[in-house]
Amino acid sequence: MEPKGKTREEVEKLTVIDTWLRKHRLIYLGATRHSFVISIRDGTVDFSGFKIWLGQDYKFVRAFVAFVASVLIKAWKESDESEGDTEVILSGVAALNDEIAWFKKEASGFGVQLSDVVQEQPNRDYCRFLEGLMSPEVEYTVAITAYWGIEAVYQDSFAHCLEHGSNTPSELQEACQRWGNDGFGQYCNSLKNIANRRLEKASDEERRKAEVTLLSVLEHEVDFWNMSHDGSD
Ligand SMILES: Cc1ncc(CO)c(N)n1
Repeated sequence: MEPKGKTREEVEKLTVIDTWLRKHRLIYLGATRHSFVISIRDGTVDFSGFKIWLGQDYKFVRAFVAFVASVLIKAWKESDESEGDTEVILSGVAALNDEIAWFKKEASGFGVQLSDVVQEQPNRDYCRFLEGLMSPEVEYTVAITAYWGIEAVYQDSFAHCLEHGSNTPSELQEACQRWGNDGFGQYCNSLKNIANRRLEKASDEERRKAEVTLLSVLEHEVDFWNMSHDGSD
């Protein structure tokens, strides 16, 4: 029974991020249920689109490593409870080391020459955006929220391709497992908990900045998927 005079939100004590996910649900779904992701899930994906994604994402991840390292520095500089945070972020850096090796192996399997990949404009724009977030002026709360958002989009998208009833081609199963596995889901959840802890005690101004940054992440993710699948078929 819900106590009188309380809204559902007050009873359920929604976290800041969950409130945003409700408020911006369609934008979030635009990034996590993009037509490219749906085409992987239903098995109609064009392999040439997948190869484009592979080459572009390899380039993206190289910039993303620098971004995650910058988040680690921000966590370390905070004198609050962020000691546990640095370990969580460090394990993310370690995972990216494996990820880069995986991209190289996967690219060679698909015949993609990574040294020939030219970064497309939406990818450049996304990396430029990450570079802005690496600035020491950007608060830890804002940066960790962005980090969670970037990982969560991939986790949610690729987990969708592994769900019961999906028809993902066997050649793409490994890619989907990489981000769609439960362990990575738990990792995203620890990032979400850190971000929520910081957001709960942040100023309105800082919280507003984090929300706007998360919306930019979602927009960049849609533009990124669009490079491989513009939805025209
Ligand atoms: C574009 C993009 N977003 C998120 C991730 C998550 O790691 C990635 N590898 N690439």
